[in-house]
Amino acid sequence: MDYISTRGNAPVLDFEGATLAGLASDGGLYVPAEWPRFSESEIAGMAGLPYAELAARVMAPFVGTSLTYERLLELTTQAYGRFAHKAVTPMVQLDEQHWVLELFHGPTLAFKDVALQLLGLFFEEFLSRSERNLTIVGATSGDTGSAAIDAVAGRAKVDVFMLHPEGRVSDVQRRQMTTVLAPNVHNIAINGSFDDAQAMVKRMFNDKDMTDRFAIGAVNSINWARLMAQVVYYFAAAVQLGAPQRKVAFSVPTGNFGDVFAGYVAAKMGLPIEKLIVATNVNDILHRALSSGDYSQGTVTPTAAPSMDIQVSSNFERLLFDLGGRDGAAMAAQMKGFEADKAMQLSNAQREGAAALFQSARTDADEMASTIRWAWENCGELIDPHTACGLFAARTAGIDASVPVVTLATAHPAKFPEAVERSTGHRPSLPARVGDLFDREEKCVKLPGDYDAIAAFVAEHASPKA
Ligand SMILES: Cc1ncc(COP(=O)(O)O)c(C=O)c1O
Ligand SMILES: N[C@@H](CCOP(=O)(O)O)C(=O)O
Repeated sequence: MDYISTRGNAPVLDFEGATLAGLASDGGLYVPAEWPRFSESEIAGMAGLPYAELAARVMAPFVGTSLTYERLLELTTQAYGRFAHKAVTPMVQLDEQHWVLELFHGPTLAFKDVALQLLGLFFEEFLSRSERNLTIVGATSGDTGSAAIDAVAGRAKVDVFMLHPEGRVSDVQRRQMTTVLAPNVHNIAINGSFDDAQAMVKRMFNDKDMTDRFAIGAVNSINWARLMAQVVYYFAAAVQLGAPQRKVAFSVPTGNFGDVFAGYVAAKMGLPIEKLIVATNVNDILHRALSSGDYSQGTVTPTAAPSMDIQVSSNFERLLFDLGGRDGAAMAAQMKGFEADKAMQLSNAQREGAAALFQSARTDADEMASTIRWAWENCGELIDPHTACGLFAARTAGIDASVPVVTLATAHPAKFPEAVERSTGHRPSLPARVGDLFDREEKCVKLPGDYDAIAAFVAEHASPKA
């Protein structure tokens, strides 16, 4: 499979190249040159497969010749063997129409583990084929950071520098990052928002002084391999609920548009999806874009769902590129306009294309709290504030009663115990596997939200390319 940049001016790469490159050299994002498609009988044949095998089947067309099918299956078996639930991503039924897809059974209790456990293994595999060292630079609003660090801590030939907005992640999220003391892990708390951190990460990929000396790599969902691994659980859930004979809708708590874009990819591959509901908190740039075509960056408001406190959604570019006829030059011009004005309008083709599959909703603080309470009082389920945004959107979406609606549960409630306790009176406890988190030593540097300071820190601590 070839990978092309959404901005049309970067080398075409294979899967291995796109995985190691992260961001394209023209500032765009890599996407597959075409969408592979499964037939109805191939989708029907996925029913009952162990998760690791389903994952290998769904991802094989994207991986192409970069790995043999047998090796891919070995890696998925290893990655998903670390999950605490045999089903890897089990589903819980809430009522006649609503289901919750639990994506938090990995080592760091958030959906990011599903992709990052595998990405860590891909890095190791591909780096073993050359003399190259990889310098991963990432931005996190809490969950990507801990999942990425768990996936690469102590691995040879990889250094990871993880930027998080100081004071804007939960205590559990911060400690999951800062208590990992492996010498190749560098936590950086910046004075700024997640968007500031993400902008600095993207800038480093285009900083010639840095890219001449270091092979900069990505663990954020700008890296295509992240999204590819997330496509799998849409198939897993839909097939359990009767696909391909029956359509399913998904409600997805959304920030950087990665998780829900993986749902779009599943639909492109032939999975019958009735609707993808894009659920934001009050940081609602995506809700505004999808409901009125207005993609304009507001200021970030801190919420009880901090991992979604995002106002520039990287992966939206992938959707706009696909819906806009895959015109790299036009996409580059549209994004240049956005970077200059902090605002852009979607074209008619982009708006109409999106409306065919997506709808959206915004959840405020009261709606989040009342949804957490509803799930506890009516279904006996503790859900975290991010999942609550998804469930609120699902329950108010007006999807036909004959269509099952699956809300993606993106984090374990114990990552956000205060918000859950405020709504339910019940404090969720951390699973035993992370139980001593609050007794561990922390290591983190604080830097100003200033690109030069971050680049200097990375340059001082990273291993040169080769
Ligand atoms: C718990 C949680 N829910 C939802 C999201 C949003 O996912 P995405 O950025 O892929 O839209 C994130 C992080 O982004 C998250 O950590
Ligand atoms: N919510 C994320 C933000 C980064 O998103 P990513 O999916 O692009 O890595 C986080 O938890 O860090």
